[in-house]
Amino acid sequence: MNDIKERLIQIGRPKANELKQLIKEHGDHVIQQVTLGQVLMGMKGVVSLMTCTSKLDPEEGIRFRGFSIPELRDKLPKLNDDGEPLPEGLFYLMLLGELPGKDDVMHLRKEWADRSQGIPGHVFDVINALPKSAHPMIQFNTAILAMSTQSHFRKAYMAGMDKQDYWDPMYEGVMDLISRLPVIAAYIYRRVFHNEKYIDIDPSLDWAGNLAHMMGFDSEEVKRLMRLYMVIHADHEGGNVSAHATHLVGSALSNPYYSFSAGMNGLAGPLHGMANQEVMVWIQGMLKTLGSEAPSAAQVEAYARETLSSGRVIPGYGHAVLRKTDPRFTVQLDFANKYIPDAPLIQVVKTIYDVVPKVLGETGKVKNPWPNVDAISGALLESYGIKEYPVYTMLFGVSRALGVLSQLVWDRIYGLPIERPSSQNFEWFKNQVR
Ligand SMILES: CC(=O)SCCNC(=O)CCNC(=O)[C@H](O)C(C)(C)COP(=O)(O)OP(=O)(O)OC[C@H]1O[C@@H](n2cnc3c(N)ncnc32)[C@H](O)[C@@H]1OP(=O)(O)O
Ligand SMILES: O=C([O-])CC(=O)C(=O)O
Repeated sequence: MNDIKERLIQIGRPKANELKQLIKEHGDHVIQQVTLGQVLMGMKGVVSLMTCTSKLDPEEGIRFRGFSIPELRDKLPKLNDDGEPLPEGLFYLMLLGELPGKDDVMHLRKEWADRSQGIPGHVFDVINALPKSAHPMIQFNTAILAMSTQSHFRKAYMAGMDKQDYWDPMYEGVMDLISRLPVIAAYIYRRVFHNEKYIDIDPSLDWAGNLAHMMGFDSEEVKRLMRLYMVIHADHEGGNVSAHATHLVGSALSNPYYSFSAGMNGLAGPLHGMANQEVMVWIQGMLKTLGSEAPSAAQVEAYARETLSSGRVIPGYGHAVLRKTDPRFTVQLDFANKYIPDAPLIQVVKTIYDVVPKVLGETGKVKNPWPNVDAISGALLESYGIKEYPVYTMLFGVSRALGVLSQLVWDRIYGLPIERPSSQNFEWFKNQVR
């Protein structure tokens, strides 16, 4: 079935009614006890959001609508048998909860290519008004906000739309926004790093393939990497900073551009998405300090200890939820082992993987000493010729749109209310234990 919107509300309406009924009948049901430590240490483990697109297991990693990454690589449609799944298919799965057929994915590919053509000129003027030295995430997010002049949601709201129909203009905005992000990201990349030599979209290509193409990479190898990158970064349940911020701002009925922009501001933090750039800065700093392109395990260990003793984190390691090696790290390592087994940077990443978990474990405080997605993604991009670290978080952001924006459509289908938890001062917390 190609009419996603029709299918979406066919599935969504009964679920929204079911949710209302659940709250009405069981709203007082106690689901969890919350400790003082949880609240004051980042609310870890406090179930306080409803997210249907994906779920993170501390041991096993992410599942998108129940499917692990290896399962997705097997089941989602690809352009050819030895390729990577198309991100269009993952979006379809996250939005509808159903595996797409190849036709569904090709239809979405075409729809996004069509929608991507409509970016208003002022968006590029706004980007061009920024200095090229502005970090790509500043330029990216400014462009996202500038695109909100076209918000279907805002127009419909101002026109007095019935609130049970909000999901419809939200869906339209989400589809526009997702289709346009690769154009914006590639424009910023070419502006900053390729002398403003822009490359037009090729409407015959898929969403991720087009991103590679517009960035100036036309080989099948880079397109394959981009499809993998766009799939694995797409979602990580609802509590991570980018997803949570998008959802929170959306709960005020802010349009999808405002909401996604909030998420991207969070992704730009070094403890979240910006860690992929930080990892490369850390690795390059280490190679320079050690004067070697292939440092030994003992050298890497000493460098890691030095990082810790100077009060800094080792980027790419640790996680707020995961307690094992991130499967997104593993799939990228497998990809590198298959296609570029001799790439020098991948050898460095492997040496780091051999020693850093032990060093972090010895601190006795790091809850997860294992690598996360960011520990290898930059080394992979650089090995394929995308060498400009400041764009790595922006590429993450393009992918993250798939998950957080499909959830935003569901937030409006469910009619979720404004989010407004309670806060207390320090005295209040002390009084709880007196
Ligand atoms: C896509 C993503 O967002 S994945 C995460 C990307 N971020 C990074 O890779 C940055 C490095 N990692 C970190 O800073 C952390 O592990 C985070 C932010 C990911 C998780 O933070 P938390 O849930 O607070 O981790 P945790 O409970 O294990 O922290 C306990 C202590 O260990 C420290 N710690 C955790 N990870 C690391 C690390 N990689 N290097 C050094 N110290 C670390 C914390 O800073 C904290 O120290 P403190 O008690 O002195 O404040
Ligand atoms: O889950 C988290 O907190 C961080 C993360 O890995 C992501 O958002 O991809």
